[in-house]
Amino acid sequence: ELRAPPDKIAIIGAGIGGTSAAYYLRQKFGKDVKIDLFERGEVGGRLATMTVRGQEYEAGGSVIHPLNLHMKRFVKDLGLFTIQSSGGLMGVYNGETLVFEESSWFIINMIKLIWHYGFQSLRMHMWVEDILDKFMRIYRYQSHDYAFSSVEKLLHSLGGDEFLGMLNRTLLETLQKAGFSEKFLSEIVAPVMRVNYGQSMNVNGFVGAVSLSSADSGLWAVEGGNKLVCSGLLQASKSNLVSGSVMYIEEKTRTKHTGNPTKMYEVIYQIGSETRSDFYDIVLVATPLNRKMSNITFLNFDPPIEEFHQYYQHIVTTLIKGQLNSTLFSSRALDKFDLSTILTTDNSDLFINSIGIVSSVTESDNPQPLTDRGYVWKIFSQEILTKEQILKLFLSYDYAVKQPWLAYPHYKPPEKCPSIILHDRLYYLNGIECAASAMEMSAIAAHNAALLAYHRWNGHTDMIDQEDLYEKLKTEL
Ligand SMILES: Cc1cc2nc3c(=O)[nH]c(=O)nc-3n(C[C@H](O)[C@H](O)[C@H](O)COP(=O)(O)OP(=O)(O)OC[C@H]3O[C@@H](n4cnc5c(N)ncnc54)[C@H](O)[C@@H]3O)c2cc1C
Ligand SMILES: CC(C)=CCC/C(C)=C/CC/C(C)=C/CSC[C@H](N)C(=O)O
Repeated sequence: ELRAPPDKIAIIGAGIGGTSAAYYLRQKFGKDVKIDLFERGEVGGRLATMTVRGQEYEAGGSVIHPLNLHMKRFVKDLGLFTIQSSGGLMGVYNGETLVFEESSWFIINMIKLIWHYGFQSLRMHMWVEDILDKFMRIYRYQSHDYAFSSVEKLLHSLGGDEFLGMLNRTLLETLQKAGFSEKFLSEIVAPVMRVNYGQSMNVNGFVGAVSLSSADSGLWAVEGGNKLVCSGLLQASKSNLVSGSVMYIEEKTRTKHTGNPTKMYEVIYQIGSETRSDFYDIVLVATPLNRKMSNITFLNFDPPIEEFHQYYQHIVTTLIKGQLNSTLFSSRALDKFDLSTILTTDNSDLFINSIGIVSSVTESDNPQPLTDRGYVWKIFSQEILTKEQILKLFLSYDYAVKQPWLAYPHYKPPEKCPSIILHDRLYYLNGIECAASAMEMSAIAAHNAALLAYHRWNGHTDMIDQEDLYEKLKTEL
């Protein structure tokens, strides 16, 4: 039996988490509920583009795994198009020399990998596939409408104690225990962690596996920019965008049109210099809760809502159109240098995490040099690059743009994930980033929060935190 739907729902943050939450809430609660989506910056959040000479390039979340089924579904439902992220050849630089270089010949590549690392890259691939296989169970659970009240319970339902264990151990410990060599870890695994999460192998094992899955083939992006998914979901969900900054959330008793006193949440926000407020039945917070990133204060809650102190990793994306100084990495001159991505090992003397040629958001094939003066390169670094550093990397350049980010959590296992249920009808999505930050993780958290809010509103406790779902659903066709 269903209770009357809520009158009003607020979502704070119009990134992929907030906009997909709006989409799923609309599906569950129907057309009559009013959904307000608060955004103080741009729709898309950490999905954003930067412009170089009139062309747009992904500056934040850029690649999507072929098995990220929510993202795939959004693109299909919204009538968007995909482009393949063609990688080109990759090399690994240790500060002195290239310790590994891919070849364009598949067979030569295999021989090189086996020569350097035995069968460890194959074993690594199998380790990641096994985790991904279990991870994919979430789609089945969510398509049957099951929800979880904590990130730990969600992960446990997918991979049992193994997944929870991965949150509590570093990737390094996990892979050392599995028998991977120091050489393979420092020359292959550490560089992948640096390009994806700007961190070392001391991250938790789960985000390590997510990061390593980005080495799979078939990565893709959305034509026109990944942020189009967010604007598309906002429109499809028929939500109302409020371009303002939420400052406070407070629980208050209100008398509704029915005449009954009801507990509601007052959301107090600022538009320019004006402060306004509105009342909601349900509130979803879809932005990392810490002072630096969202600065939301919870007023007069009993018991009080804890302060969140998750430290987010500072990363800078720099786009440069220019001619690479290939001799910095190898003795070969530029016309003989065929690498399009250079990853780096964990060496504190290095001032970049990675550098690679990028395609614009409309280019479906291999990127082309914009003029005779070179490709557009994307560099990830911990700090803003100085002019001297740029001149070390490039023989010449004619354009550079930068975007600093508080990009993803600084992972430090054991991880204790923040609660999803902050209060009776107040939900938090970004706690899932403590396991791994990725577009698909935010979409999964959004679907889960929408289902959780719906079942708790209607008192469907049997749809929340069901144990042994995998076994139960196995028999259901
Ligand atoms: C450089 C970089 C590269 C990445 N690469 C990839 C990748 O290749 N693949 C991948 O899957 N993931 C990648 N990620 C991770 C991915 O981008 C994020 O996990 C995802 O976009 C997070 O989405 P979100 O909606 O949860 O949060 P956000 O995108 O951060 O959205 C939160 C929104 O809330 C708004 N907000 C905050 N506070 C308030 C307030 N008080 N009032 C109103 N609005 C507020 C913010 O302005 C923001 O728009 C990358 C991230 C970065 C930074
Ligand atoms: C959630 C699952 C199962 C898979 C996601 C795999 C994936 C695409 C991980 C990438 C995560 C990430 C934070 C990448 C950042 S850098 C991306 C890229 N190399 C770039 O150059 O922009």
